[in-house]
Amino acid sequence: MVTSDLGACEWFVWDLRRSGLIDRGPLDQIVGEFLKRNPRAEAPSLAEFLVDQGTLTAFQAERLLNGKSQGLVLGPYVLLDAIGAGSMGQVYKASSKNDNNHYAVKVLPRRSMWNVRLARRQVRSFGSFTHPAVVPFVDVGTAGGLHYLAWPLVEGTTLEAIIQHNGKLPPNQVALYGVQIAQGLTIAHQNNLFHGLVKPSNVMIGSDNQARMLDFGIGSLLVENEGESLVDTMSTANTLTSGLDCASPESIMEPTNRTPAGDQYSLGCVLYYALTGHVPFPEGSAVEKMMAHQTKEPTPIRELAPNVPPGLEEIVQRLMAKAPEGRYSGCDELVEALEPFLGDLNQIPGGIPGGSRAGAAGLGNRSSSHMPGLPGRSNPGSRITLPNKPSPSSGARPVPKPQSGPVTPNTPIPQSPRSTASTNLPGRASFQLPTPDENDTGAVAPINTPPAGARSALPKLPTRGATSAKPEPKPVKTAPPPAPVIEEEEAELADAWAEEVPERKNNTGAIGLAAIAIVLMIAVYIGATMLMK
Ligand SMILES: Nc1ncnc2c1ncn2[C@@H]1O[C@H](COP(=O)(O)OP(=O)(O)OP(=O)(O)O)[C@@H](O)[C@H]1O
Repeated sequence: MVTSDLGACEWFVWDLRRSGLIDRGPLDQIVGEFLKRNPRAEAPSLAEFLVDQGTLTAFQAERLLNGKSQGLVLGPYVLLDAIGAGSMGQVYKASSKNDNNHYAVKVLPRRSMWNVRLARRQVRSFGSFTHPAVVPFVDVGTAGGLHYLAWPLVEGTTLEAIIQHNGKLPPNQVALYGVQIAQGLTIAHQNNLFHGLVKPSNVMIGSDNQARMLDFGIGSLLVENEGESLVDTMSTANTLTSGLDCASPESIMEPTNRTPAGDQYSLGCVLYYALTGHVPFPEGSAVEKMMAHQTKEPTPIRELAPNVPPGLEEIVQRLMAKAPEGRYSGCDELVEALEPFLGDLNQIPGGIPGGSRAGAAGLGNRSSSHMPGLPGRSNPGSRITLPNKPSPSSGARPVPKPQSGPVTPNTPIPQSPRSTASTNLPGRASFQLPTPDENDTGAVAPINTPPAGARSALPKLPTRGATSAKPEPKPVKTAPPPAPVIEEEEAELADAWAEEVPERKNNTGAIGLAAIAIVLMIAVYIGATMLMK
């Protein structure tokens, strides 16, 4: 198709070609047919048509209509929608060209290829085991000047959202999630992996009532030495702040001190939150919370939730011991301690994985249960499918012990795309990875997340004949020579970064100083408290 045939849609079709979302042949065919029927159509009408017939998602169309054609394809991942923004960057629902499965892709600033190699080592560690509660870190790569991290996309609602919506949960339901998470942590710890950021927003509860830990793998990236870490200082500072409500005392004093024992403390805070509806130290500033984790005891659980059995409260207290030695010897011991509080599995609200009569806590399949009163986020086609468990007996069964070492997967996990990530771009053979740049501290999120309401439907599109959809007029081009386009893409992306991140870059030093000041204040506070005693 020649440029002159494109009429008022020319700029949009050019951007679409440059985005890498659709191969040129099929794109030209679809656009050609549309324009034959609607020769005077404007870009918004074409975009609407492409969304209606499933060629583009509403998210992609909106970005393209806003002149943002870059960053929609990262390595093998085609970004479909924005899921949300966290302390490190934006998270997108993406489809992989390698296996057509859906992934949650977190986009980070660029630092260096060397560091990506370190992170790839992390990814390999997740290949040696599977557990339903561990959403594995399956890929890391660099494309178009950006780093991305990938996990299988899981459906559900975060524990944080559930409790914000419904309030505290019944003790047996909390015990169920505790057992599931502790089982997942046991296997991860046995494989020399810790989570490092266990908190209610990182626990996703599926419609099968299975708890799944998100963001596994990031904690260990945060403990890499500064200068070697994939994660920039600003993101690290943001991540520490956002995890403060469940941060272990030792990780607050020394942010690189993240260990399996720290995961126990954080899990204790998560269970406290689920049982009472409050984080252990809800009051005060960030500094006061840091001090509280070091020196204070939270309000006793049974003051806030009298129905919690004393034994369950003692478990949470032990998990939240200030000194790591005061906690459990391992999460397997914790599983044993929690099991008696499951009670009758048939009575657990929302049911248990595997169904109320056949399943065992933490394993199995239950597709019909729903979190009561919760909207739940559904990602059709993206679930980690749980196999049906045999149902030999009725009633409750003991919770199965986690397996150590490589296990036979009881949860088929989408095939990791890691072997071909970043290099295998169908139809874009000349794409080059950016050159490593050790000095680039970068910042997050090159892509603007549309407001929540904008995700499910196209933004209000100007009517046919209107000319205001494109922010800036594009110069007329004659033909898209491939190599210069890629250079242009890189330059455009770099410009976008420069526009979006200067404030964050300038803040990095201030954040570092603030962190040092906070640690000094805590030390002075503890010293003064001890002197007074
Ligand atoms: N594997 C996944 N499957 C489905 N949704 C996910 C997955 N990983 C993250 N999300 C969702 O993406 C959104 C952003 O996640 P992210 O981890 O960046 O932020 P957060 O946990 O809310 O904050 P923080 O960065 O401070 O941990 C959240 O709503 C989270 O539930």
